[in-house]
Amino acid sequence: MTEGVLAELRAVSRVFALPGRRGAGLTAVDSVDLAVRRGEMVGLVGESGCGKSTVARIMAGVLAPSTGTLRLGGRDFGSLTATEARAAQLRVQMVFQNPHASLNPRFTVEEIVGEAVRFHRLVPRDTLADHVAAQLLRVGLDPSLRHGHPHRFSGGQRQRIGIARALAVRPDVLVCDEPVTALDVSVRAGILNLFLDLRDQGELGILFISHDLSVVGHVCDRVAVMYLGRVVEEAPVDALFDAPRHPYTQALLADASTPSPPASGSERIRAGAPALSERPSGCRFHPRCPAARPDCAVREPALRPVGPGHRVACLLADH
Ligand SMILES: Nc1ncnc2c1ncn2[C@@H]1O[C@H](COP(=O)(O)OP(=O)(O)OP(=O)(O)O)[C@@H](O)[C@H]1O
Repeated sequence: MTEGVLAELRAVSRVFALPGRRGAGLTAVDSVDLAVRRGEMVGLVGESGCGKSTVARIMAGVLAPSTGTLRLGGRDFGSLTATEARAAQLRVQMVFQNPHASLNPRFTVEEIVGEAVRFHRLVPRDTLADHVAAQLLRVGLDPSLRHGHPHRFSGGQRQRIGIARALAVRPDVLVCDEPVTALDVSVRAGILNLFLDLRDQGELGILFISHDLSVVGHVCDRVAVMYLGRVVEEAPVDALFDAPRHPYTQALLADASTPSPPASGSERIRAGAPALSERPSGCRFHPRCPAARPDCAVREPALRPVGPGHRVACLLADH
């Protein structure tokens, strides 16, 4: 189904060269299909190093896939002219984990939020200040703050400035890479609610990347779970939480629901994750899988439908 699809990865892989090992490469993203539709928030979860940020950068058109295609607005990004590609890139904006590092301290909020708008001449020059003020209001900030510099603001306010900057160019898609991870727990809910409001306004599609399945469960409509470069399960959020089919998703969920201490379960899972460069044969999760059978070490499972909008890559789910 391609209806309403704003951005889509089709069979996308990305290989990075390994320093000092000529010819050898690290497959950070392996045959990933992922679509973001208007009015939905799609979660992408997985442990550190599984390829989430690489997917983010490919979807934003700032990193080329090694194979496969990025489609933006229904067109193959790789086939666009340079001018068309620049316009298409503007339609996908990134929101980063660390709002402190991503805002230039020498600029005022107005300059930061208006910079790309001014550079690309997206609004008449004499309406730029109003345009910036409108974006600040949209993210819950007082427009009078626009003359300040980012260091004067709290982490939550800085993240709102980063979101205002992304919204200012009127994107179709926001790619948010761990957007609340660096924030105090006390301000996270406010930022998550802002994303929900933006989603509910129905103009945008949002890719929401997090290592934290419980955060994703609160805000996303659909979730893709990555493991060592592959999507191993994708489902509407209720189906994923109520009836996860992949043992890795089940482990993440068990981990997320461990009441206390919260870090211990995560450490347990993290400790077992092999490096991407040491990818196991067959199903890449089999060495850690409590349900693995002998053929799991040999056969790599394809992502198969198991329910409405629900796909899983597990040999055990075939039965
Ligand atoms: N530019 C690059 N050159 C070489 N290797 C890279 C590059 N970018 C990412 N990688 C490698 O690709 C793999 C996936 O990285 P990526 O940042 O996409 O994962 P991630 O799931 O976002 O992790 P994290 O949550 O820690 O950010 C890692 O092994 C990383 O070291």
